[in-house]
Amino acid sequence: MTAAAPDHGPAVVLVGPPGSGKSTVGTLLAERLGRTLRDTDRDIEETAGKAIPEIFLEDGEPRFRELEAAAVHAAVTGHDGVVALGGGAVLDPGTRALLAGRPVVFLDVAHGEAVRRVGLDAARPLLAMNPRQQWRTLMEQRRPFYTEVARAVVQTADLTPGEVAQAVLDALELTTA
Ligand SMILES: Nc1ncnc2c1ncn2[C@@H]1O[C@H](COP(=O)(O)OP(=O)(O)O)[C@@H](O)[C@H]1O
Ligand SMILES: O=C(O)C1=C[C@@H](OP(=O)(O)O)[C@@H](O)[C@H](O)C1
Ligand SMILES: [Mg+2]
Repeated sequence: MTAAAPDHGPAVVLVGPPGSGKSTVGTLLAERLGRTLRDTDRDIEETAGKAIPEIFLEDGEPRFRELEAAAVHAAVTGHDGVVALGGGAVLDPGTRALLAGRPVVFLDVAHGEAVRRVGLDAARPLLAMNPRQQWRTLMEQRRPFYTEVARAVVQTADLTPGEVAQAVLDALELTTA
């Protein structure tokens, strides 16, 4: 007879803009909780068989968003670990409905700090042209969505990734493995 899987409760989900640290903190959080990480950007790349900049270039952003909505649904419903979303995942109304009532944390970050962290990163096609202005525009559009879906907000600008991971645990009142 096989042992029952441990009941961790639902997946812990990290949302926030590019550069807020979702992927980095998600890795640390999963380690501390003894759970696995799903980074939906990596899942999309695996499904598409190519990197995110290539998907945007060859298939367009609408196709990327379709793949993203499916990847988020699969990760959030089919997994009880930690899920790091891409910064634009909350644009999809179905994704916002899916996240309602779940343990979702918004990693917030100041504009200047985010641009310092990811401004010149070619792996993020939406920030490729004018990262300062593009980041500001996307955050203006998305902040209401991050706030809507999140159970808690963690301000990350003055914290190390490890400190952010601890703040997420504290905000959700989770204990480590
Ligand atoms: N709290 C932090 N302090 C300093 N640098 C950070 C912090 N969190 C993430 N970073 C750095 O910022 C960059 C983007 O982090 P990442 O986890 O990819 O963000 P996201 O997935 O939210 O876009 C990486 O180089 C990472 O090392
Ligand atoms: O903000 C966005 O729309 C995007 C953010 C990226 O993820 P990170 O938020 O992890 O950088 C990635 O999903 C893609 O480049 C689009
Ligand atoms: Mg990421």
